[in-house]
Amino acid sequence: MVQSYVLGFPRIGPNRELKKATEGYWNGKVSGEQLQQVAKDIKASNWKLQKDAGVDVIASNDFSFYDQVLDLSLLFNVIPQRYSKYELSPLDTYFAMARGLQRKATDSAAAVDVPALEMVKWFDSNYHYVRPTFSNSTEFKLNGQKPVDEFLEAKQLGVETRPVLVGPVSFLHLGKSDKDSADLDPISLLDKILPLYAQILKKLADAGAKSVQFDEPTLVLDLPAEVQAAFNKAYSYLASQEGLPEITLATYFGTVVPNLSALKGLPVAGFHFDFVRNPEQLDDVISILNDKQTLSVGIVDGRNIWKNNFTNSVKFVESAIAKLSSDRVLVSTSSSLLHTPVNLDNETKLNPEIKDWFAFATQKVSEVVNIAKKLSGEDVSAAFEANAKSLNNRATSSITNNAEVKARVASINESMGQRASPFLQRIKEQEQILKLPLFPTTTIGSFPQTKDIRINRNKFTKGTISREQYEQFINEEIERVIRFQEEIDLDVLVHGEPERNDMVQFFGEQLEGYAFTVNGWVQSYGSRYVRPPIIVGDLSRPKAMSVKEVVYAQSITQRPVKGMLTGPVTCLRWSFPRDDVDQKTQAYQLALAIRDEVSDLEAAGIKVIQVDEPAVREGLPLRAGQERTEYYNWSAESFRVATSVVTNKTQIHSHFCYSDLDPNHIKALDADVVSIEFSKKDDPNYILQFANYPNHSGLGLFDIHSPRIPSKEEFIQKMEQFLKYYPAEKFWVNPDCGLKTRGWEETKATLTNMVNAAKHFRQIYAKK
Ligand code: MET
Ligand SMILES: [Zn+2]
Repeated sequence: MVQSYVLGFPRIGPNRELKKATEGYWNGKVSGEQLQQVAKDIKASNWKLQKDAGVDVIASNDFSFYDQVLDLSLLFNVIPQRYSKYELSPLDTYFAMARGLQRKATDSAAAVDVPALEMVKWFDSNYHYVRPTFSNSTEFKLNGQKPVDEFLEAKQLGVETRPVLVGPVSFLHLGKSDKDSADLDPISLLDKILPLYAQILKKLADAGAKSVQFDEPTLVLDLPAEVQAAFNKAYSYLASQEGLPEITLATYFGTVVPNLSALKGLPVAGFHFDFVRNPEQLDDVISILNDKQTLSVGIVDGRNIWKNNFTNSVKFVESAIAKLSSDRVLVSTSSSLLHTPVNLDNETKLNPEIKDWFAFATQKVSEVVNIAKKLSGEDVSAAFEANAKSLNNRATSSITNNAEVKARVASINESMGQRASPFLQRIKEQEQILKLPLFPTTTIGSFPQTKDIRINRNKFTKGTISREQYEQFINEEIERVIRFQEEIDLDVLVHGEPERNDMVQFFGEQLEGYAFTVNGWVQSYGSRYVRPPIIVGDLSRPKAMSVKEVVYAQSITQRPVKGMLTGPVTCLRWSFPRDDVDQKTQAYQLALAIRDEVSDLEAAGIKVIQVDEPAVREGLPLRAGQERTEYYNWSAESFRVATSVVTNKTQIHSHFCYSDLDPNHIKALDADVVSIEFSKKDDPNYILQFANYPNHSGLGLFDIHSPRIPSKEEFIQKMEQFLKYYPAEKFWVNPDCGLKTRGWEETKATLTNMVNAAKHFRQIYAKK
């Protein structure tokens, strides 16, 4: 018999129950118990769903209030002293680490003021994790027993589960040293952390767990020798401890072949690999198994929404069975289903023709079961026939093909990706028009998306207010944002993006070739979920998408207003892409659509146009090599194709956030001004790479993910720090991302402090 195995299920709830409860807890409207109850219900229904579907191996501890890496930091007491000193409850400490906390003193409690830990993207996904931050003073110890509690919760419901934990090597390697311990290499802490893993495993064994899943996704990265060596050490240690559950070591999102020697001989019960991404690694990984170890074949895509190809999957798994026998092979999702929306059945508005091509998490669970059943000799012919029919319908549909778009992409030439003159010429022409002061201040685009905005957007979508009423409302909102920016004296204004539900969806909805869900939410970080649009066919722009609002904003102010667009790579990365056309082609199709929009904005008199590419980094292939080099080239070129249509006089901005960006990648885009996430970057070498780049940069000065308000002095300090390495002449002053998730009050206070800090330096530099 071939078993079915699901590595993890979305934790947000079918109707975003977790978001509402978590945000309610933060606002003080939901109690700790109520929040726990919501979590319990979500977990219970996820387990039941999988059990009812017939999944053999079901995960637990895949639930998290923020992210599973942060859960482990809390569990192992990797809590920097700046958080622990407040002696908050474990849950509040956890949220303080995730999002910072600023709280006035009360009669019973002292004031709290602490920024969030660094948050970074989880491999090449748009999910984020909070970086474990280690210090020489970290006192490793078990703090609670979340994995055990969740295992028991499931057990009480009659569901035997396999707890999932991030493995020791990945936990350390994904972390970093804290400021007070600069020389500390996290991997050197292996000896200290392994006993804790053993302790929690022991508790799991005592609770009745027979097996656990250890996620070691760092195995798909290029690893330094000491990290490679750590695997053997870690897993040999755990194998030497008596009475622990069996370990399945899981990797995903890439090939492990370059790190095969680190895996070979590891004393674990089995492995899981991602064969959606890298089917070609099958023979190599089989070659390192001993004669008992199991192989979990990740064949149902945990990162996309397309129906699985049953026939191909069965053939593929059969080739593994031929070498290993069926009782050593499991059929599984390629990764946790965390990255897919919960349930396709909730989609009431999708064109039925298109809907038939998709599978969300709930459907994927059944796919895994069906493939496993087929391989176990059960009769699932109805499911297989339906699957074949859907795939055939998609392949032959007219929706997927547009000859005109294909021809235009084929005609892209080098000059379309080049500005008329080099930067130093362009900037002179731009400065004559813009006449900005030193330390120009700006924001990244969005302003708080208030309840009022969401209510009106909903009314408009539902048809309870007319288009005129809605546009009137949006214009009033724009006017408010413009006046606000004038009042606090920002230099380059934005219209605030009130008309946009999401920076990709907004454009996607206006392009041909996209499909949208009403409930296809996927967690991005914490309580922030996104609803990625789905690229189903060749992409084109029937008409202007963003000009009206920006032109209106520009018409009511003397100051320059930036036109705001989302770049081709970000549109691609934050959509579910097609799997029948390569990503490069999809990016160029998007680039041409955006190019037309840029051109329309310029023609309408907009002098500054920002094309955001926050996702350009996450698309980077995880390993160095040819694929990565190619990605650098096509991602940069698609941005340049999108933007190079303008004259020298129009200033092109771009924006990047939350990622370790390679400065050379940014430079290849040749934007006139780039704003970069810098609020938590203290590495002078990184800053110097931009200092040596002629184009101007805004080094994001505060963390928009946190409600915390930095003071003017804090801004001054930070700018002083940057000014040691970064020249004043090219220094833009801005937040590190858009403000849509923030409230007005904190936005006003923070931006005022930021502008005043810029003015402080203007005075100083005027005297120099
Ligand atoms: C994630 S990047 C966001 C950029 C966008 N212009 C905004 O301000 O929201
Ligand atoms: Zn951003």
